[in-house]
Amino acid sequence: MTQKLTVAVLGGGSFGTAIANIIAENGVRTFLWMRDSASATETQSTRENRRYLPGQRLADGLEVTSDLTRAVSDSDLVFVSIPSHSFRAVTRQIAPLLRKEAMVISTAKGIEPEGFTLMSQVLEQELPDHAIGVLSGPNFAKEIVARQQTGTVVASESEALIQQVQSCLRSETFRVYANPDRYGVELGGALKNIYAIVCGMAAALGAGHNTQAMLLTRSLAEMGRFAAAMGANPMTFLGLAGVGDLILTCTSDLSRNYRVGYALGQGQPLEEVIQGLGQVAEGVNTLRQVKQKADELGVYMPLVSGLFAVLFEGEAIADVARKLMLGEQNHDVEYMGAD
Ligand SMILES: NC(=O)C1=CN([C@@H]2O[C@H](COP(=O)(O)OP(=O)(O)OC[C@H]3O[C@@H](n4cnc5c(N)ncnc54)[C@H](O)[C@@H]3O)[C@@H](O)[C@H]2O)C=CC1
Ligand SMILES: O=C(CO)COP(=O)(O)O
Repeated sequence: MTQKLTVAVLGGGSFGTAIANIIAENGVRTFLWMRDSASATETQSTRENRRYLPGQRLADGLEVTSDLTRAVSDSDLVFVSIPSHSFRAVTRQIAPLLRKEAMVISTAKGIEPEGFTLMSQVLEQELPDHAIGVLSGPNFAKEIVARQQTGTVVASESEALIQQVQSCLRSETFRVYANPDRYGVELGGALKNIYAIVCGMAAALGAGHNTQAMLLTRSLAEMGRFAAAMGANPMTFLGLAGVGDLILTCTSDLSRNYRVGYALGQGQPLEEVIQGLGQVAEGVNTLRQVKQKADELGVYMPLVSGLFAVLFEGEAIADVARKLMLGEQNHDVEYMGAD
């Protein structure tokens, strides 16, 4: 554990709060920044994030603030836990406030529409002089704060960043693996959200274990095919940030994306589902980006196309499922790269 570090976590939603809490519990000076000052004051005084992690007492040492300058100006490490739709705006706000040596880590699992940009690429563009990295893995915030044993991955080209992140986060219940493949780790975390929607939808329609196993495995094949077409290493998807996170979110209603799929499977309209969620489900937007990119690159992604048809083209789920099962026979081949 590193005593001398100062760390800021930006974003007072469920994941930002969980990450900040682990670091503060490790005895590191930690700020949690929330943009809403009333929420920050309430969380700081009650020691509980009532909206996102109710019932969880936060570490005494954690300072919750809505003062962005106070949070980042002294910090050695800055974690950005802001959903992808607002990630760049917040990154721009911190650019003039950061220490020269500060290292910045994204925890967001989304894709910016312009240029198919992943969040650490946004960091790269907006903060070109800083070491940057990604934290991703099968990590429900709720289970992290409940001290369930959890593994995650930090990915960066900077060995110093990897070591600092490992040293401030590692604990008896949180293990942090290192991976040099930043792009692959980040892409896996974004892609799996699409398949969590698919699996939630299938569950609502009564899918059994056979169906669930087929969906999970074919999702991984699709992810690998897309990764290869994007020039990424599909082997990274065999780790925690790939298949690990895929299994987690495709099998649990703790996943917001899975819950979106489940509600859609029950016949609720998409807009209503999103409004009722009250939290971010990155998969809906990621689906749009990945469908467009897959079409551009000519990558065969039947689950992506099928989900897109249901969400945005008014196709009935039963019709899409039938087409998926009876898809072109020349695609009924199972090995990576050939199918
Ligand atoms: N919740 C989880 O278990 C995990 C979430 N993630 C990822 O972390 C990212 C954040 O997710 P959550 O914390 O779960 O989301 P959330 O929906 O719980 O909270 C989002 C937070 O971001 C804040 N926010 C939104 N726009 C903002 C802006 N313009 N300026 C300042 N703050 C803003 C909201 O006020 C809220 O506090 C997402 O990309 C998600 O995929 C990653 C791992 C696990
Ligand atoms: O990424 C997550 C866990 O690893 C959280 O998934 P959801 O965003 O679907 O809740």
